[in-house]
Amino acid sequence: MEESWSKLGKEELEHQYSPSHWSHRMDRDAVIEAHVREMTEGTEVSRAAARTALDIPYGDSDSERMDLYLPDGEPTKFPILVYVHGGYWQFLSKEESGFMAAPLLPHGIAVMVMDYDIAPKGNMDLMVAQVRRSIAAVLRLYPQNAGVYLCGHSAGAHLVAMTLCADWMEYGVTADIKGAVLVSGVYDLQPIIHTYVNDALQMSLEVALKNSPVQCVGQMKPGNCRVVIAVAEHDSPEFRRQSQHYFQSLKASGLSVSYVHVDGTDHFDIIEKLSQEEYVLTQLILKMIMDQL
Ligand SMILES: N[C@@H](CC(=O)c1ccccc1NC=O)C(=O)O
Repeated sequence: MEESWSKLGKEELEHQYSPSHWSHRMDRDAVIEAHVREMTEGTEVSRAAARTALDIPYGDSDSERMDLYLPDGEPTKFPILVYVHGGYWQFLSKEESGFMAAPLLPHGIAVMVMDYDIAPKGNMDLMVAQVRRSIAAVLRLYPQNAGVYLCGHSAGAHLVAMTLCADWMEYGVTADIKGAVLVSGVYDLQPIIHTYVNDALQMSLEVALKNSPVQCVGQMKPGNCRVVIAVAEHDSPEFRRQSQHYFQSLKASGLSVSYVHVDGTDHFDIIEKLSQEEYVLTQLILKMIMDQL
């Protein structure tokens, strides 16, 4: 079947896959600058508020490290939210990605954020494997946990979606993921090949297909995992189409999935606001976790 994105010219496709072009708050450079600043400041707040264990290795490479934000109280029996940062698989790191921990910690929830090798150092196969390995590592570290939940933004939502179809036998753990919140993600990598985003990634069609969540829905087991797919009002039509399409595929497979359209947000503040307790997606994550305790 010919896909709708394939009818777009290169210029329009690149516009659709440039999230900063669609913000109604600020111009292109300013929205990205503000995004990094907001997340950095939020991460500083979390680090000041939490017991932290920073730079814990989850693999042999220097960059395979994770940060843990730990609640007070009983040492290990907490639910764990794993956050996977975005940045088009080529920007950002865990250093500015702990901003959602501050409002979750008082509810007894631990947060784990990992680094993965962004492009051009890392490639797609490696990033997918690293995110999965970091989750296996946190499970080994806290076998008494009260449930593991995943949240990812943009490219991070893609990496979380790829984690949902992992064969955990390969990673030596049984990972019973209880929930996943996918925010403004990319679930089909094929159009990305034809944009500037692939300059650093250098993905082949084969790699893009193998690492596309829409191609892996059949491998997902309809277990206990609740999936939420969230998209911003001011995400581009292509981003919204991707979320809607992935949502429909999961639903058709009998998975427990819901779709949330976050009014008044764009690709960037849809996730930045997780630093605020009263924000709709923070409340959604809290409810998802508290309902299953
Ligand atoms: N060229 C992209 C850049 C971008 O998406 C981005 C850049 C820096 C940090 C995060 C980014 N994207 C979101 O997760 C854009 O137009 O927004």
